[in-house]
Amino acid sequence: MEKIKIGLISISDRASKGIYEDKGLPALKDWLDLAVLNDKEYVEHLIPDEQDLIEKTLIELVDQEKCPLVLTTGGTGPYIRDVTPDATLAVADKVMPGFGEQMRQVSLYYVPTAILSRQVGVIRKQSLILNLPGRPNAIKETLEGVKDDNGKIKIHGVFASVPMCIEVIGGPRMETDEKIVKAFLPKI
Ligand SMILES: Nc1ncnc2c1ncn2[C@@H]1O[C@H](COP(=O)(O)OP(=O)(O)OP(=O)(O)O)[C@@H](O)[C@H]1O
Ligand SMILES: Nc1nc2c(c(=O)[nH]1)N[C@H]1C(S)=C(S)[C@@H](COP(=O)(O)O)O[C@H]1N2
Repeated sequence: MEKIKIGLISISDRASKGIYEDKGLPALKDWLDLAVLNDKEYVEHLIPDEQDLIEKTLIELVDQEKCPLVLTTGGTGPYIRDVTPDATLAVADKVMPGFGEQMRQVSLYYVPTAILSRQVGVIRKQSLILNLPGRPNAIKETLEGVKDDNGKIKIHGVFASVPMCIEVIGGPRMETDEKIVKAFLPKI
């Protein structure tokens, strides 16, 4: 299995100032450590809700670091300082609307305000960038989806589609733990 480099950006005014402890980066890594079986290298950033800085960080993770997958958390809502989707769209080559649509579907199962997230999924060069909401619990919820007590899928999480997307844009083959998320990948 190939090693995969994953870019992680926690976008929070207060966590980046040290007003509260950042729980975004640990939640992203905890989930990925369980779900993705490949060896992983994380490139991590904790930054405030500043559009220029978010764009610069996304470009660095894609163009210089060459991360096939970049996940952001935070800043997707309607507040004036929430600009993560705007920054993501500004650096996008292609918008992948299904990711945002499906994440809002999953989140609606958990919170009635899910539709307030403007989160997007995009492709830049050979990288997939996904915005996740800022609440640390939302990371597992949106990536993994909703299961019943027997583990049967009720609503697909978006990570089921991530390995295929990364493979078709020229990235490494990813393997997932099927107990966490079953990825849909054509056999080779
Ligand atoms: N990085 C983080 N670490 C811990 N908790 C967070 C983090 N980001 C968000 N949260 C929690 O989720 C809530 C909603 O996240 P949101 O991205 O809307 O933050 P916010 O209210 O804009 O504030 P800030 O940007 O200062 O985190 C926050 O109010 C906070 O309770
Ligand atoms: N899974 C999940 N999705 C969620 C939420 C949540 O708590 N869990 N909060 C919602 C709310 S209240 C808002 S305002 C938006 C935007 O959150 P963000 O600004 O933290 O990204 O995400 C929505 N999506």
